[in-house]
Amino acid sequence: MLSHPRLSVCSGGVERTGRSSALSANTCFSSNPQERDLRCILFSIAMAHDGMDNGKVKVLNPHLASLQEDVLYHLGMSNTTHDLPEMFGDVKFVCVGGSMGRMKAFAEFLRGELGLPRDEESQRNLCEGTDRYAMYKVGPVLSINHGMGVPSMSILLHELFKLLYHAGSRNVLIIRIGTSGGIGLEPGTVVVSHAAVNYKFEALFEQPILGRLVSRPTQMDETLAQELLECSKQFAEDFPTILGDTLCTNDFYEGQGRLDGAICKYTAAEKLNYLKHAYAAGVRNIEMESSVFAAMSNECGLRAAVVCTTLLNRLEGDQISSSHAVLSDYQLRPQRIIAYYIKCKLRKTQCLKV
Ligand SMILES: O=P(O)(O)O[C@@H]1C[C@H](O)[C@@H](CO)O1
Ligand SMILES: O=c1cc[nH]c(=O)[nH]1
Repeated sequence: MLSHPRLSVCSGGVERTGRSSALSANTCFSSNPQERDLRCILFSIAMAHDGMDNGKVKVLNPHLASLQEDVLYHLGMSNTTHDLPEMFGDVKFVCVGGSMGRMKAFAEFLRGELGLPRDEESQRNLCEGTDRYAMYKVGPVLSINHGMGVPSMSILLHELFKLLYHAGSRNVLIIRIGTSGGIGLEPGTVVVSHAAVNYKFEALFEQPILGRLVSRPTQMDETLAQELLECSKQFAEDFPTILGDTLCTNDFYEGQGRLDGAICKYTAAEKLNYLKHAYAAGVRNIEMESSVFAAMSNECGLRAAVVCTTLLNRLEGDQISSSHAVLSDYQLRPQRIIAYYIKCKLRKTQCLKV
């Protein structure tokens, strides 16, 4: 058996010790076999992913050490008012998406897929002290909304990564489950991002900090993207999934070359020319959060993926006019792939090469 200061042995697996960690020997001996099984399997995943820094979520900020209390203002929590290790120490997967409704629905969908009980805990919004974001926890999975655009995503990630850091979470994967506009794709095609690119099709996120423009790389985790593509084959009869670059913009209208905003001073030909250049550069879809998502996850040591459905083909139009039923089906597609992936990782189902 393994011997490590932070490990202890439990029946059917090895668990991380710690007073308040949810991956504790106590829960490992839980009378609920489903829960015990899940928690013990999680440890093997953690071991498999462990890198040189033991897979810990990092913060790159020496000033945090001098804070008496770290208030996660937009999440409605702090590291003194909440027992973050107890609440989040076992988190292994974080799924984010724009709207509160989608992420609540995803939590419920995943709970069913994992065969976990429909208890109060899995339905509780953990950000109940604020209405900025909503967060649900299903076993080792967090489902959180990030709002629209880079600033909203960036605020969430600063506070979420500090939350995971305070909780001592390890080997955490983060996946954005989103919607986007496709380029040259049948609507409903799912795109797993290879990289997030800026308006010049460079894999960089640029942020002005103290009067200077700071550039950070926005490549996605290659292995994770391949694993997700492999999982998508399960659904190949229902919808296509491809790998491509994702253009991240700061606006839905002019920023994405739409002709239907309140302001538009370019021609339809200029729009098409830009989108065709994007396609030639490898871009397959357009959305509004992937660049900061990739840049910040890379910095803080989380493996990251972006999986977005495409709601329309931007070479053919700008308005999203499909029926509610069609759009709901499109939105569910990335969720199906991610739920399957998580099940594979928790060994709840037989999977190909994953
Ligand atoms: O994840 P969602 O569907 O919220 O993301 C995309 C990008 C923008 O935030 C939004 C624009 O409709 O949809
Ligand atoms: O065209 C689209 C559709 C969804 N989200 C976007 O950012 N753009």
